[in-house]
Amino acid sequence: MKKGKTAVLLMNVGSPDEPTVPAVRKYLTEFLNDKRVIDLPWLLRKFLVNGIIIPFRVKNSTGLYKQLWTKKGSPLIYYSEELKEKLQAKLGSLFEVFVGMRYGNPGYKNALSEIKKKGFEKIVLVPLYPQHAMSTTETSLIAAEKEIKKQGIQAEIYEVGQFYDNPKFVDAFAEQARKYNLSDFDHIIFSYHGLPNRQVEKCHPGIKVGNCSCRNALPEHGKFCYHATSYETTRLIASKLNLKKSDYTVSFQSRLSNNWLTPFTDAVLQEKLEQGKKNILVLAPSFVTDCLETILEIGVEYGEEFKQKGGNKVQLVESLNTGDRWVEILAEMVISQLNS
Ligand SMILES: C=CC1=C(C)c2cc3[nH]c(cc4nc(cc5[nH]c(cc1n2)c(C)c5CCC(=O)O)C(CCC(=O)O)=C4C)c(C)c3C=C
Ligand SMILES: [Fe+2]
Ligand SMILES: [Fe+2]
Repeated sequence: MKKGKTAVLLMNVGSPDEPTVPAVRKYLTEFLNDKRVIDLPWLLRKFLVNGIIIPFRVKNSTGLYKQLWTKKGSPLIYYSEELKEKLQAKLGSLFEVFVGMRYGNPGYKNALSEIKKKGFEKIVLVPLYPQHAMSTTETSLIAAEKEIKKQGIQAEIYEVGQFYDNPKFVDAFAEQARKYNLSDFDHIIFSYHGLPNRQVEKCHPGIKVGNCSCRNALPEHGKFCYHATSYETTRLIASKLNLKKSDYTVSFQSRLSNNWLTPFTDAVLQEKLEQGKKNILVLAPSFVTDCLETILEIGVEYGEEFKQKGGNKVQLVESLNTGDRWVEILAEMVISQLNS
């Protein structure tokens, strides 16, 4: 046992091993068969995911990953590896930082085996999601807890939860936006990864997404409601940027069906274009690392469609990635969890 030494496990969604059909199929199979991602009864999930969604999606997703891929591989993975190195340097020799993706490689199970082999007194689990959801923080923590039990790892476990309201996180995102001259843009969109309405309604049973109060203020039920915390994150960042309500819109992207949170980002872009707003700045504060959903979906797909329809520019604000402020915030979150 390394006396006094703490393992820090950074967790995120993960990417396929390579942009090929078999690798993307393997990744999507692991991802979408997670009952906290597709929260349907077992048989229905297997039928829908393996019989319909993956066969219909795999070719298109592979094409997207081919476009995204760089010499260093998938941005989500190489940014995470670089973040690990920077956080290691910040935390120093009493810590060892690991990356463990929920799906694909480098996976959380291997990271935990490594942690077990080396022996640590404490493990801090850090899911890299600002807003809690069953498909984000919850699935990461539960999967890691199960694996720790399965491998018989004897260590004190600490968990970093959602951090959308951490003032330093809010500041860091606002700072990223300030790299642009906000007055050059006609409108700002805060685009969040979507969720099925069904999953949001589990946070406010009996109240449909269309009738809930999540958009207006953080409600009683709201602390762990992704719908509500997405709007709250927006209000916090918008306030830092001194934005008026009319300057910005919240929207949701990356839907798998029409029964996901609305308004959809592409529909909002279309609406803004119709209002004559041709220069749009997009922040994506549900992602702390740029990935397929930001670089390609917002930066390329939405941007090209917007231009084709007569708009000028959709400018994506770069995420926190491996920035020094983000490394400092992570280090602080880890230390404060250990001291809690
Ligand atoms: C805020 C974080 C995320 C939430 C919430 C989330 C929910 C969610 N996602 C899917 C399905 C897919 N997501 C895909 C990619 C992807 N998702 C996130 C983050 C969240 N997902 C990230 C960071 C990424 C990018 C990974 C990368 O390699 O860069 C994909 C794969 C790509 C594709 O085929 O479109 C799928 C599929 C569901 C079903 C869901 C909640 C129910
Ligand atoms: Fe996703
Ligand atoms: Fe809601």
